[in-house]
Amino acid sequence: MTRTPVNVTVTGAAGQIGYALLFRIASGHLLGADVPVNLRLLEITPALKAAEGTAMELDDCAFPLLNSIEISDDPNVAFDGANVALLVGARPRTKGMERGDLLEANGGIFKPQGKAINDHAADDIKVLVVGNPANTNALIAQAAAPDVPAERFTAMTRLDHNRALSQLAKKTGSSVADIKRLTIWGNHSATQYPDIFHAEIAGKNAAEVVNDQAWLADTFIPTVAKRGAAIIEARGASSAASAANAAIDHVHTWVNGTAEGDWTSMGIPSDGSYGVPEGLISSFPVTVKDGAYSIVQGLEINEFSRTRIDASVQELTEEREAVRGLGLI
Ligand SMILES: NC(=O)C1=CN([C@@H]2O[C@H](COP(=O)(O)OP(=O)(O)OC[C@H]3O[C@@H](n4cnc5c(N)ncnc54)[C@H](O)[C@@H]3O)[C@@H](O)[C@H]2O)C=CC1
Ligand SMILES: O=C([O-])CC(=O)C(=O)O
Repeated sequence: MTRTPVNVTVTGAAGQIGYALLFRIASGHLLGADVPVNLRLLEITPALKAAEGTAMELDDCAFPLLNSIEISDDPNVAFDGANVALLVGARPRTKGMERGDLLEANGGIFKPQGKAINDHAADDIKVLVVGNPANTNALIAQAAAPDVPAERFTAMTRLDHNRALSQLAKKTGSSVADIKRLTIWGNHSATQYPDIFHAEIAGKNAAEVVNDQAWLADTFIPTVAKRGAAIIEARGASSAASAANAAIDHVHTWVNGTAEGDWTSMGIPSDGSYGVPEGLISSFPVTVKDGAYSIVQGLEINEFSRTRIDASVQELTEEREAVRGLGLI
C-alpha cells in the first residue's frame, strides 16, 4: 500500500444498504483498485453490535485495500477527518408511504450530522446523501455546515438514472453501454423526470429511436419514478443492493470523472440553471472532471420536459418550506 488511505464514513452501517455497500467500498469499487480506505462506521447505539458483526465479516474478507475499521455512535468521532461521507442511515419508508413522509423522522438525523461534518471532516470532504428524502436531507445537512463549500453536499439520483438506462435499453433492444446523456431532473421522488430527449443510443437520438410518445409518458416515466415503491411491494423492503451500487457509481464518478461525450445525474445545489431556484438540491445532468462537477448547459427544454421539471422542482420548494417550518434549516 503506497497511497495514503482515504477516510470513508458510512452512516447506517448496520442497515440493509450498509451491508451491500461496505464490502464493495473495502474491495476498491468506490475509489479505485489502488486506493486504500479507512472505514468509519456510524450507527445508533442499539445497532453498534450489529455493526461490529459486519466489521468482523469485513475482516474475514482480508481485503488488501482495507486499512482500518472504526465503529462509533458519535458523529463527531465518525466524521473526524472524513474525506468521503455516505449518509445512508435513516428510517426507510414502508408500503403506502411517500418518501416525503419521512421528512420529520429523518430530518432530525441530518442536522447534527451536518454540524459534525462542518466541525470535523477533512477540507476535501465529499458528501453523498442516500437516506430519504435524499434531496432535502442533503439540504438540511448542508445548512448545518456553513464552513463547508455548499457544492460538496449531493443527493443520490443515480439509482433513478440507472433504472432509466435499463428500461430504455430493454425497450430499444440495445445495451446500456450504448446509451449516453440520459438525465434525471428534480427530486428523488415520484415527481422526478427521466429525460431521454437529449439521450443517445449508439449515437442516435433516443427519443427518435423510441418514437413512441405514449410509452414515454405512460410507461417509461412512471416505471422509473415509481420503481422504489414497486421494489417495496415485491420485496417487502426497500431497494438495497441496487441503492448501494448507485452510491458506489455516484462517488466513483464524482472522484474519477464522466466519460468523454457522456454525462450523469446528480442531486446538487442549484445555481439557478434551467430555472431551478438557487440553493435547492435538485438533480441535473452533470459532467465531472478532476473531482468537480458542472451542470451541462445549453440543453433545449421542450414543453413536455418543462412541465415535468417544474412539477418536481415545485415539490422540492415545498419540502424546503416544510423543513424551514420545522426549524431544520
Ligand atoms: N436515494 C436513494 O436512491 C435511496 C435511498 N434509500 C434510503 O436509504 C435509507 C437507508 O435504507 P436501508 O439501509 O434500507 O434502511 P435500514 O433500516 O436497513 O438501515 C438504516 C440504518 O440506519 C441506522 N440509523 C438510524 N438513525 C441513524 C443515525 N442517526 N445515525 C446513524 N445510523 C442511523 C439504523 O440503525 C439502521 O441500521 C432509507 O432512508 C431509504 O429510504 C433507499 C434506497 C434508495
Ligand atoms: O423507494 C424507496 O423508499 C427507496 C428508494 O428511495 C428507492 O428505491 O428509490
